[in-house]
Amino acid sequence: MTVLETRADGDRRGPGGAEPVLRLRGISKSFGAVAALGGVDLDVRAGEVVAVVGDNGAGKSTLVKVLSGVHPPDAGTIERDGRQVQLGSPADARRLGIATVFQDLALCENLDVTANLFLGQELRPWALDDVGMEVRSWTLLRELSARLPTLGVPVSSLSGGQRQTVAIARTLLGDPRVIVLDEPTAALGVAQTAEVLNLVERLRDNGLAVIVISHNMEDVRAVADRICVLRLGRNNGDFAVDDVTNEQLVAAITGADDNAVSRRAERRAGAAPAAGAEPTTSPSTTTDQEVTP
Ligand SMILES: Nc1ncnc2c1ncn2[C@@H]1O[C@H](COP(=O)(O)OP(=O)(O)OP(=O)(O)O)[C@@H](O)[C@H]1O
Repeated sequence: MTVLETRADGDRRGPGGAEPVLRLRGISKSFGAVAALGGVDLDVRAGEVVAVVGDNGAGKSTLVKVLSGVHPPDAGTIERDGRQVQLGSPADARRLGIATVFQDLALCENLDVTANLFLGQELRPWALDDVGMEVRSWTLLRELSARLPTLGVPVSSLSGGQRQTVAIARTLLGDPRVIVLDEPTAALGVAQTAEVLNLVERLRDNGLAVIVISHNMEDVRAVADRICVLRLGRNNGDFAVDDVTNEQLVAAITGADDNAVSRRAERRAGAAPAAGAEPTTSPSTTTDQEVTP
């Protein structure tokens, strides 16, 4: 198993040799007595998909809100292309090229695809440039190999996968370097999930740094290059996707080596029950919910 966090301190390059586009170190965020994030580290590089996984309450949504500038962190540093930056507001995140697609997608149901793509950022040479916006819409969707029947229908008539496509395409108008997708396949069927996972691959192929928050291990395995596990607001493992088993992931997520997934794997392998997953070498592994006084 490759545990990526064992890199020597000060080595700013990942296994692929590239500098992270986005580098978080020691990010903490508390709500009153609850430490939602307690010193989280995260790197993502151009052309890389990093999945952030964790159980309920692990801190995933809080991390998304830190990345999108909704919740400024209490402590820690954020670097964009090696330069320390502040994410004090959503406008800061946009300016720094960090785009987030939240779970609710924030689409206007009654407006058509083009109107949703350009809402608030309409092209206006003199008056509204409808043709220009439609051409740009098709170009964007073609870049994503997205399959939409037409641009003239209200988004309420689109499938879940197509709606996710529109929400992602809209963020690309701002020419971001990093895209954060919060549970992009939640509540989607099999075909629509495949459509969205294809879309994530297109984003990676186009050189974006992609962070995907997900509960779904199958989706994560299908699309991610690395998996960052959060547990109780702390890093609990950073794995190359090809080198980690489901049992190891479940152990990192739950903190328990002895779980149904590892027991089943042991039964299948005909092995006697033993320690399931290798311990991760995360410096900030934790066992209890941290509560600040
Ligand atoms: N605005 C808030 N006020 C108070 N506590 C909060 C707030 N947001 C999150 N928390 C707490 O912070 C911790 C982490 O929550 P968070 O929503 O980030 O986890 P999560 O991994 O996204 O969970 P889920 O998968 O259930 O959405 C939880 O204990 C949660 O109750």
